[in-house]
Amino acid sequence: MNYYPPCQQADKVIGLSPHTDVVGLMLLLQVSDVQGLQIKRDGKWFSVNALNGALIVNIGDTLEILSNGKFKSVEHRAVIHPNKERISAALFHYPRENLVLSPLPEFVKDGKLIAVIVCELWVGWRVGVTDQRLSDITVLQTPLQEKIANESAKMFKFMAINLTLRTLANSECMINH
Ligand SMILES: O=C(O)CCC(=O)C(=O)O
Ligand SMILES: [Fe+2]
Repeated sequence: MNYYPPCQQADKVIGLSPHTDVVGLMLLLQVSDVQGLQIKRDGKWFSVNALNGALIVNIGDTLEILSNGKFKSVEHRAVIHPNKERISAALFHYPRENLVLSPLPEFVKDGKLIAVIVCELWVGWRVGVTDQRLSDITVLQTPLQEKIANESAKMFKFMAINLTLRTLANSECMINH
């Protein structure tokens, strides 16, 4: 759940910084029907005006990798409303831990892969590093995959947190309220 308190200087703060989701799909419900989600396309931000009660379906990095870049992970952010609080419920569809994720063969033409990555490492790395793009991920060679999966399983214990409550507004705003 994401909670965005109102801020009178809403144009000076950001609710949630630009990022992509690491997941396959993300389903988003705006609980109080206050809009705030924006997506980036061709370098410009667009507001998503969802119908009341509608689920917004967002493609994440996992699907971008599986489709070898055909379905793009959508860069998005959340803005703050000047006088209404906003609550959104996000449901994330994570890949299995230890999975070595790579493009599905039917999407691979001329042998070019956009990424091969161990999910556990990648999710751990992405948490808190919200402004990175898939293109920053190193492409690993196939024979190394299993070794890396085994090593990373020893090194990292990724704990799935199903429900996190985050207070996302700018701290200055929170002082004012
Ligand atoms: O609250 C929103 O509109 C966006 C939430 C989001 O992008 C996220 O939780 O990853
Ligand atoms: Fe997101």
